[in-house]
Amino acid sequence: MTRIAANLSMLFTDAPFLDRFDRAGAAGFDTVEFLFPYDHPIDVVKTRLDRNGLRLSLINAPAGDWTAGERGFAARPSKRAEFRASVEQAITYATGLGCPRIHVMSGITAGEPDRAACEAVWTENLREAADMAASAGLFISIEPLNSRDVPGYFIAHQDPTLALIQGLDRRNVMLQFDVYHTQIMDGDIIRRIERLKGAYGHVQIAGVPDRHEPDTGELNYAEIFAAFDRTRFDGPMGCEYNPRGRTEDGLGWAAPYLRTPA
Ligand SMILES: O=C(O)C(=O)[C@H](O)CO
Ligand SMILES: [Mg+2]
Repeated sequence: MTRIAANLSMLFTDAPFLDRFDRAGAAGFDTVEFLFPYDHPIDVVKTRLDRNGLRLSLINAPAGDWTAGERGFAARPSKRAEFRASVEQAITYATGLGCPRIHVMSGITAGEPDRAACEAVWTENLREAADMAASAGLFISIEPLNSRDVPGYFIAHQDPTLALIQGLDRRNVMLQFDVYHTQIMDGDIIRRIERLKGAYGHVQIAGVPDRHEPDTGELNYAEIFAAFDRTRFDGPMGCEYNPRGRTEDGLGWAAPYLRTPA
């Protein structure tokens, strides 16, 4: 059964962050995800979730100076201390907010030592993060990002990323299958959904190439949802797109997956 979640870092962005929970609830979402809640105390965010009857499916660990282009630390030998601190903070928030999964970003590795050194530090960091998360009963999500939007990011393709994850030997680290990035870098979406069944723990969606609503662009989301259904994937897929206009006005495609207002 297809389930969706509102990504509050990209939807309803005409409202301040905390007010986006109310907008998502009113629009009929029962689940949300977002990147960085860290400017707000846990209890304040929790109140917004609870008063709208919302579950939280994913947060990102702090990823550095976002506006300056930082995208996490896991593969950056020069940022070991920042990495550990970011995972600790994310675990505190995920636990307090009842969120099962943390997206840990790998970082832009241009400017770091050679690839082998980055891989070695990524592996050490992720094993440590996985063990910390496992003690709290949490999953870690690892997402390749397309190199058109995020040049120099450590991981850009699904298969090599899965190989890295398998090398960790940690059961609570899984792929994040963002259909938008995957279509740009790898394609063959339906077969890939089937072949990678069981390897991804979180899915995100958007139209390609413009990253608008999934009802525009080169992908057929009816077929993609059916493929995820066949694999028995039942997690809420994050709607991680830039709405063409007001978020609510573009939710026609999502009507079958939203709660009807009380
Ligand atoms: O950009 C994405 O697709 C993500 O999911 C990240 O969390 C932010 O880069
Ligand atoms: Mg994504």
